[in-house]
Amino acid sequence: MAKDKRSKAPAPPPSSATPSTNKATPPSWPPFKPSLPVVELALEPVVPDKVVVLRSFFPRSLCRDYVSFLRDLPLATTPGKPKRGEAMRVNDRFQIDDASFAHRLWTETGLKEAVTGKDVAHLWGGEVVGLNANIRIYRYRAGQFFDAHYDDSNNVTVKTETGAQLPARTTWTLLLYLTSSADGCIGGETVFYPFDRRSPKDEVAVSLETGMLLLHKHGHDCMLHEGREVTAGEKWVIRTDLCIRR
Ligand SMILES: O=C(O)CCC(=O)C(=O)O
Ligand SMILES: [Fe+2]
Repeated sequence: MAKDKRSKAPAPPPSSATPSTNKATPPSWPPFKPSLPVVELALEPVVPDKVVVLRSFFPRSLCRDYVSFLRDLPLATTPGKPKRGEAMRVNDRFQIDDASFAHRLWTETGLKEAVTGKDVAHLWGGEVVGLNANIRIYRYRAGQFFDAHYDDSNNVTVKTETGAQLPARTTWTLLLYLTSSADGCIGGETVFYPFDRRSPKDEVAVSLETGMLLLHKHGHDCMLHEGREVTAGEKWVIRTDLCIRR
């Protein structure tokens, strides 16, 4: 795919669109129990400087609690026909602006400490200040997928401990997998194409692992990537983004 015809991830719907979007009251997300992190979090490189994973970010029991909670949210199936220049995405999705949940994911999970360590702080493109309040929940059932695309970097504001709103910019995508083959989900790998073409010989396919967090660089040097089709069971994902001060 030519860079000038980059297929983008579909833009979030406007904030006034439906009750399941930005202005809605945030859900009462389950508590992080047992308290996190459950293991010492260590970033493992998958593609140097572009893709890293953190295993056991959520323990399996917490993933199960989340999936049963998320099931009752008003998920909306993506219409089949994408807008011009947008990637085809077929999944069920819920999206909300929830700065307080983003802040919990940042400060109550060990994530902040894991990504601000001296040995990895250079990866993010600036001073990391938190997570994007725009929280997206995806459910992919058999036959559903997210076609190859690039993720954009966006200007956002991040709420700090003191309640201040910091001007920030998203630089990496975060995907937290809540299910995997261990839960009966077959397929659904997140696949990266380092050379910007969908060539099986170059692909880097990350298999789902329950509770694993994947981070990948986005914006101008985002790799072409896709969420491969799920062929059985359900793939559940929580998506947000890492933000740097702007
Ligand atoms: O579900 C996946 O594996 C990929 C999701 C994705 O690419 C996105 O949210 O932009
Ligand atoms: Fe993406």
